[in-house]
Amino acid sequence: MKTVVLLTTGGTIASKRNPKTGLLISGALTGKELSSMCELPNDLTVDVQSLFQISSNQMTFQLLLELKEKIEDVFKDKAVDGIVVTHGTDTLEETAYFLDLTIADERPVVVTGSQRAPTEIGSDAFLNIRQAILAASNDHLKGIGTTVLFNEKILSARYIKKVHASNLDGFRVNGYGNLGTVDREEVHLYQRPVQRELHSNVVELPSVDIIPTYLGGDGRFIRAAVTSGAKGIVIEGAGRGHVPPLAVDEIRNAINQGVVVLLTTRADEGLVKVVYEFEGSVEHLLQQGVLLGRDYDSKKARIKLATLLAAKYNKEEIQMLFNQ
Ligand SMILES: NC(=O)C[C@H](N)C(=O)O
Repeated sequence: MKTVVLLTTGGTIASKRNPKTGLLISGALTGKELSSMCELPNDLTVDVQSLFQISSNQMTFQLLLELKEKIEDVFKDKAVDGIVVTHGTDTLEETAYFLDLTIADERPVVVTGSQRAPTEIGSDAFLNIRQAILAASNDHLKGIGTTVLFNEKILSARYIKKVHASNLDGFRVNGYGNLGTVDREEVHLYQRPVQRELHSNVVELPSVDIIPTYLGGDGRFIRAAVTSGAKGIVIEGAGRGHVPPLAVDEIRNAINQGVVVLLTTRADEGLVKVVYEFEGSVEHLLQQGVLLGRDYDSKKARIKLATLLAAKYNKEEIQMLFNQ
């Protein structure tokens, strides 16, 4: 019989309503309480372990590292076939991507959550848990890194994004990353990523900020990030990656102070690329020493930049790893 470990970390999937206020308390349920409400597959062993009981807006770099260490610890047991992590949906995409970048074991890690609480009408909690367990026990998912199971879909952690604040179909992957489905009890994997990116020597994550750009903006927040100790900054430019001219001096200043500045686009799809020449263009920013973040969503770029800085890559290597 296969064995899956269900690690619970909180979120709406583990929430309870406060009878006094009528509001949901994310993470109020322990793993045991949550799993006792679910109809778990009975042809495999599910070992339930509560790790955190938080709402996912409380997730931190420190907790990410604790979760990674816990998963590594669980995988020391060769009898375990896969792991499901339940997580609040608000920051699920960042946690899943961090695990994808850092968990070396070939066995499946599947992250899931729910948009509706277990006690709400039409909750997606039970189906998502059940299907995540089925996916995590499936040998076809070996070696493809951490994936996300949501609304019957197996999605790539690199591309997944929460696109709806409440709808059951709350997660999408742009263009790529739809790896498979779970149709009731049947797991179908129809694509495998061509390459896996792995950085296992990550023990501490440095502070990295995301700073969006917008019409008429300037560099005040970039300066604030530098003075408050950021080691990396993801600048979310417009279109191909353009920033307001008034931000350029602060970007140069950040780079001169040793901060790694990486450029992404606030557009949902497409690449950051040198196409134009003007003040604040990608060409101009390259001259200041920025790195280009390809088509990475800014939140994913931040997780990856923090991971690469933690693994002590230099700027050239970081650029190469973002180009892949
Ligand atoms: N649907 C959810 O899980 C949202 C919740 N606020 C969380 O991220 O913890």
